[in-house]
Amino acid sequence: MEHPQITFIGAGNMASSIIGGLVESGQPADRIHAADPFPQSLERLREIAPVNTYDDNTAAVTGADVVILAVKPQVMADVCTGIAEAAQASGALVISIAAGITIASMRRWLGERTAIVRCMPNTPALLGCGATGLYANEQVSQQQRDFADTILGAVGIVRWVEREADLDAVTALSGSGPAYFFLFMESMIDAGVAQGLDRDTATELALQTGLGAARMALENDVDLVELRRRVTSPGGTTQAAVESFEARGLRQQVTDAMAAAAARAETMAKEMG
Ligand SMILES: NC(=O)C1=CN([C@@H]2O[C@H](COP(=O)(O)OP(=O)(O)OC[C@H]3O[C@@H](n4cnc5c(N)ncnc54)[C@H](O)[C@@H]3O)[C@@H](O)[C@H]2O)C=CC1
Ligand SMILES: O=C(O)[C@@H]1CCC=N1
Repeated sequence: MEHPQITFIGAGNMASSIIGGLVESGQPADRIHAADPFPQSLERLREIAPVNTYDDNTAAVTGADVVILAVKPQVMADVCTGIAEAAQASGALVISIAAGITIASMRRWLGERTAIVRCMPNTPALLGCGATGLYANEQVSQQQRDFADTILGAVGIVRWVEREADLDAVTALSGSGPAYFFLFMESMIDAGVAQGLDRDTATELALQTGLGAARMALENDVDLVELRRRVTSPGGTTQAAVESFEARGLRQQVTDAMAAAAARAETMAKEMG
């Protein structure tokens, strides 16, 4: 099967970015379906591509090869129980992008034999620059794995993990990660302003530095330590800054912050299961 019938339940930010990427990568819009109770969400989606839209989840799921659950975790139980019968009848692969909803919970709501891929994308998917971790349960066939790979691969890189628990680490790293870089850039801008730069100049320099550093790390065959060494003249300004970061425990702060994120993902799974 070249192009599966793909249904999105929830037509918000993440769904629209994935749909945009899919259409751009050659998935025909008439084989994409999306359901959302809010007409504005569906209208925004139709501005991206002429996909089929529904105000009824069950109608959208009927006949689907792949169902992507792109709703908030809080409504996941209701959404899953509502579509369970139609998803079973279609033998669809169900892909969830919701944070903290386990496969065990989804199997309970959708039926024990449902093929499920649980994944964690991130917001740069909006620009086709996302990073997604995925995990498949035993019911998922190779063809269904390929579907999931292609769908999430339309908006960035994809990495499969061997254990579902690894998705908590993925959430802590790349799911929440964009916010860490935003926070770091916010801090750099504030510090630049405190040293006398105007805010626009500080902002432009900080953002371009973030972009340049990420591109150097991605596009060079050189590891991060070496790239850092090349900026750091002995006894110079960078060394002074890096020693200040190290002395104040930047690495430990990152370790602690990511542990807090992963622990929260685990707690959310218990609260919402
Ligand atoms: N924002 C982020 O960084 C990331 C978010 N996610 C996950 O993506 C999922 C979606 O997030 P967003 O797209 O940012 O949210 P959003 O709020 O933009 O979209 C959710 C959509 O679901 C619709 N909806 C609500 N109840 C519904 C129902 N009963 N049936 C069908 N549709 C319904 C809403 O009208 C809305 O359009 C969430 O589960 C979130 O955890 C995953 C990775 C990263
Ligand atoms: O903050 C959250 O809970 C979600 C999951 C990863 C990014 N946003």
